[in-house]
Amino acid sequence: MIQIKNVNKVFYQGGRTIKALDDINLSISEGAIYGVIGSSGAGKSTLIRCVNLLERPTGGSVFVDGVDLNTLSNNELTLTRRKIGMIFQHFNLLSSRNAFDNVGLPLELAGINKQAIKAKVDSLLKLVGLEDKKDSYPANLSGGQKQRVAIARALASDPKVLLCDEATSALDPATTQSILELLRKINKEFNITILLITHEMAVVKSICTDVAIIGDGKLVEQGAVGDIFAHPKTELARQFIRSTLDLSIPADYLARLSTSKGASRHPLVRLEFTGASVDAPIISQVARECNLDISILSSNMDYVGGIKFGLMLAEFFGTSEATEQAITFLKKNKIEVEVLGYVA
Ligand SMILES: Nc1ncnc2c1ncn2[C@@H]1O[C@H](COP(=O)(O)OP(=O)(O)OP(=O)(O)O)[C@@H](O)[C@H]1O
Repeated sequence: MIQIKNVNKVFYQGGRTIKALDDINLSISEGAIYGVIGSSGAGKSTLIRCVNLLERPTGGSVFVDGVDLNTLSNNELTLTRRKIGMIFQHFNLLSSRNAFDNVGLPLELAGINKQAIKAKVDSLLKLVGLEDKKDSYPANLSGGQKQRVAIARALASDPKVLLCDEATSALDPATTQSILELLRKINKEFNITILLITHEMAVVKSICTDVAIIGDGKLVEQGAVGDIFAHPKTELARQFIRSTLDLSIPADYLARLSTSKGASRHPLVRLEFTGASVDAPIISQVARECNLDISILSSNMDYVGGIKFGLMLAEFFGTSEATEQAITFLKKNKIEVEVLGYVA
């Protein structure tokens, strides 16, 4: 549905050259919910804006539904853009129009008659669960409700593609989940291909079928979400996966943590499980085989696409030989091991 081919984007600012996108290639299938994740300044917004030519690439091409957008005249581009809806972090609603009139705006601009607009807007407000808010102005709506109005407006022209630019970043976690649910429903019911950009791996985990990771304007990794969680190839991918797992060292342990070994100290170890880790009762096996006691301090395991992954903090009680043996055993079973320090 969307092909991004060798796309480059260079900005020139005050004599400086900024390479925002560096030879990006992506292919997004019809019906996918495709996430692009990256840190601040990675080039996410620039990339998504290239997909409807709000930003013109410096080089390369963007095809949507088989059409090379660069070859279109201004009129043709306006018509094609109707098939590409977009929603934004800050909703971009018109404050002078109520919810009904915000949703109806694209239809008015397309010259649709009033009766047809009413039928369409009523059905869209019902779809997003806001029938009772049609007369409300944006100032009187919550963030989640504003995003629902923006989604209804984006759907007014029956798009084939919906672009979501950090659409949940201004929302609290519960509202984020309800908006993601709505996007999933739209994707299923209308087979709309969704391209979303985010800096939160939790959003990708929750809704996306595929993901691309970008850093410094370059495509670092891409694939099915389950595969990326199972076999992250780069440190950047690992960092994003870790960010979905909240596992910090408790303050009292941190205060007692030392970098030096000692007769009365034992190691505090962080274990990282990925899809490559052997799916066996490894913790009890390593304790038995290496003659070691293990005390689990905290653990955060999760599933994505049937893949188990997660982090665990544990203390190892045993001789230093037993500890070395255990670390070797765990690594052999594809568990990443890091000794964070030693606690008394
Ligand atoms: N209009 C512009 N003029 C000059 N530089 C720009 C322009 N737009 C973006 N940039 C630069 O391009 C790079 C990528 O910016 P972009 O906004 O695409 O990143 P991002 O990943 O969306 O970041 P964020 O999550 O902070 O919005 C940054 O270095 C940014 O400063």
